[in-house]
Amino acid sequence: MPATDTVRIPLPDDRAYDIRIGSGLLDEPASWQGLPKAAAAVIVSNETVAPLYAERLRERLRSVYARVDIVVLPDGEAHKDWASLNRIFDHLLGQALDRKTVLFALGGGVIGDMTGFAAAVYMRGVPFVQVPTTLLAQVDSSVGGKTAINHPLGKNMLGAFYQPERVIADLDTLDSLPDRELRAGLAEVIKYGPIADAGFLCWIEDNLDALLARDKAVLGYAVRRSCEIKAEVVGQDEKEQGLRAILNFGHTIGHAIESGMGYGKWLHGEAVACGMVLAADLSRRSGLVPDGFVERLRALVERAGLPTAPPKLGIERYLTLMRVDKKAEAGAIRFVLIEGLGRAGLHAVPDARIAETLAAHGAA
Ligand SMILES: NC(=O)c1ccc[n+]([C@@H]2O[C@H](COP(=O)([O-])OP(=O)(O)OC[C@H]3O[C@@H](n4cnc5c(N)ncnc54)[C@H](O)[C@@H]3O)[C@@H](O)[C@H]2O)c1
Ligand SMILES: O=C(O)C(=O)C[C@@H](O)[C@H](O)[C@H](O)COP(=O)(O)O
Ligand SMILES: [Zn+2]
Repeated sequence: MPATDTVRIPLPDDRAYDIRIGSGLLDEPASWQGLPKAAAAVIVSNETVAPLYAERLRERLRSVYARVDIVVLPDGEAHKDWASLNRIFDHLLGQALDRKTVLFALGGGVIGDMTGFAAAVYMRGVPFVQVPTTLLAQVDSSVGGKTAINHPLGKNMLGAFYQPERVIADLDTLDSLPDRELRAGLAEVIKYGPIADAGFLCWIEDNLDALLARDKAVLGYAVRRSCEIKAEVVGQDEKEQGLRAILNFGHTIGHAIESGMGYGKWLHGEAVACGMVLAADLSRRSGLVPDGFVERLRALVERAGLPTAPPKLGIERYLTLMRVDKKAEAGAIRFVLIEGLGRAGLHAVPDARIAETLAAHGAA
């Protein structure tokens, strides 16, 4: 049996679950044992990932479920919407699948977020399992129970907190991931350093070349450590009443870039990477970190092949887009700022300071 790491998400009310991380997990029978019993399972995937992995997963699930269907959605962030969500419901209802049906999200964060949302609301809740196949989904989106679709005016605006039964992160699925997507995933890996673990930031700096070269052992450690940090945060604050907001570092501007440019133009990880550089600069302008930190993060993001300069949407447009950010309160835009290496918190930032940072980085 291949070596498998397990990270547990500690949650009350019997909702704790495991993230299993390793090579060969798709074909490992133990990955699929001990899940909720049901007459049917439905694999939700997209037109890129389904041809690569859906039949293999179906074969494995057939030893557990009498019936295993596959629903194939269009690929891309632009399809993280009601129309795609409805295709899942159309299948479930069209086939009269009951409230015990288990959904399997096979794909990246888009498929994971939509399948999770479908599971949260179909017949008021059916179980689901995350089978993340991008680096970004393995280190972040498959874990923690945030599910959503986008609205043209704002990212992830319609959704629910709903936890999966299990996460199976097969590192071998990353073999087929395009380089641009691998780099986008590294943005969320990098995020965990400044917000929670200065030692991990040093480790990423030291191992970035190996990560980019897809060294399996190094990727495996990055996935495990990222999931450990996320587990620790989500275990303390599942529904983002406070601490969990730190996982949103880089996302205030990042989400504005995604919706402002049109979903899919910038990848989520690319937008977050650029958003982290600007949020680091805001931290410096707020007197929380020295100049050196901003340059250190910028250099790492650049080495990862990720963007450090925002698109020129105009300052007013950025401010308008950020006013609907989920962290905004009473009209005040709030940012996750770095308060020292490995420490972050939520801060209301005056519009004028945000405008200064955006202008300094060429966003006007
Ligand atoms: N719920 C959360 O906590 C959370 C966290 C981070 C991001 N997200 C969301 O996740 C989404 C981004 O996820 P993503 O970066 O995985 O994007 P994605 O789901 O669009 O996947 C990226 C691309 O890679 C393809 N792909 C996936 N796996 C592949 C594989 N193994 N081989 C070849 N191609 C493959 C996909 O078809 C897609 O074209 C965004 O919508 C973001 O908002 C959610
Ligand atoms: O899990 C979280 O909490 C995060 O914020 C993780 C983010 O990487 C992720 O992009 C999340 O979907 C953003 O959440 P949102 O509440 O800002 O939509
Ligand atoms: Zn994110």
